[in-house]
Amino acid sequence: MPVAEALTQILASAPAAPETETVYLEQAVARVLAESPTSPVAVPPADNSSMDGYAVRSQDCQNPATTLPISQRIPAGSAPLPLEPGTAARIFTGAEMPAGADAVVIQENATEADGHVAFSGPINAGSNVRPKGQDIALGAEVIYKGRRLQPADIGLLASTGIDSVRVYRPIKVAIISTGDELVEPGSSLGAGKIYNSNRFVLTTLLAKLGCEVVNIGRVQDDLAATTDALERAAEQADCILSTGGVSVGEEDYVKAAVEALGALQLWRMRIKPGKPLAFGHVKQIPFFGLPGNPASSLITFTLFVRPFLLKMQGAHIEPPLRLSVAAGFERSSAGSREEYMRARYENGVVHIHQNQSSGMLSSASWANGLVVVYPHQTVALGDLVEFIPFSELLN
Ligand SMILES: Nc1nc2c(c(=O)[nH]1)N[C@H]1C(S)=C(S)[C@@H](COP(=O)(O)OP(=O)(O)OC[C@H]3O[C@@H](n4cnc5c(N)ncnc54)[C@H](O)[C@@H]3O)O[C@H]1N2
Ligand code: MOO
Repeated sequence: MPVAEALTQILASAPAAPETETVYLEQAVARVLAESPTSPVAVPPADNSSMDGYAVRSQDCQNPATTLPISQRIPAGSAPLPLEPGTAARIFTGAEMPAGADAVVIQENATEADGHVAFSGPINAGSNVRPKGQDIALGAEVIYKGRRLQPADIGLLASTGIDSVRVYRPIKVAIISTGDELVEPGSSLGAGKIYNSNRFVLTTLLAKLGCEVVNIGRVQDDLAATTDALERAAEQADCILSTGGVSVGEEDYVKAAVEALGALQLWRMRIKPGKPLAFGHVKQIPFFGLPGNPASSLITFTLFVRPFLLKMQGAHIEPPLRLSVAAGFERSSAGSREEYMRARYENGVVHIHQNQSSGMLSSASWANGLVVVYPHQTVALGDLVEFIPFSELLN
């Protein structure tokens, strides 16, 4: 199945968002808003000066050589008196404008002496004034429900005086590592064994998405053990991920185990790497069978699992940004699968890693994104190709 079609089908079966909880802003980063908060104040709450200088009524300064007496001094944080007509107020950046004043003359264009100030240059109404409500109007929606809160969003909420928000509770995601060859880091490698790296990639990706990880552990290549692990995962988690065992070999038990406990909805995508990706349900709990090859599981996670988990958490999802960049590589033979190549964009050109083996993680560690090459597409040096920065996929 083509990638876009598979993604549409997978996203369509995401369950409804979980329950909600209230958290303080300090804990709200990367959480998904379950409400659309409105602002209890205007931001800024009053007109204020954007510069250090003198607040005036612009109509008092129409004369090119105006000199005005200084009637008050307004530091930031103080409450100003209304500005007496025919006078100026000494004012500082961020200080509230006195009623009646409509402009600020920056101090570089003013000369102060004996309690009076003289101005050079024209003075226009509104200059150097930040109007009340310029950032957020009173009662306006501050941020939309479904937003995954970013640092600026949290600051925006704080600027309205809001100190806590309603967000969706974190979802639990179970990880099952299949394979008789796997050994956990920290123990010694026996003959025929390799270290389990996929679990660490997935745990890290899940932490970034704000999910709680339930580590089911390593499962032998055996139908009963795989079925048992899936059952345990379904009891404890909102979504299940497994790695390995989804290909066509007789030692690949994942698909049969899923079918025994639920249903397999999709299997095999027109994608490289990651062709054997499986999606289905285990006792109503959504399930992804990621391919065992480390690059395949990383890439299929970012393209399919990540948006699914974000949707499950109530997030409004946007497709990852795809940049059009000049290829620093050539590809003369076209493939039949959509390829996501580990690539590095630097100085306006994107290079692909020479070794795109799906068994290699070093190329993913070197890369700062993925180049997408479509079926039947060839690439000549300098052609524009699609590039998805990892900042779009690994956050
Ligand atoms: N005859 C065919 N063989 C294979 C096909 C095919 O179509 N016909 N597809 C290949 C493709 S493409 C992929 S991708 C792999 C996926 O296979 P599985 O998902 O069944 O994964 P395994 O066979 O269990 O493992 C593949 C590879 O990855 C290593 N691995 C597994 N788990 C981990 C882990 N947690 N950490 C690190 N490395 C892991 C495993 O040792 C294998 O080397 O199948 C191809 N075969
Ligand atoms: O499709 Mo597999 O993921 O290349 O190695």
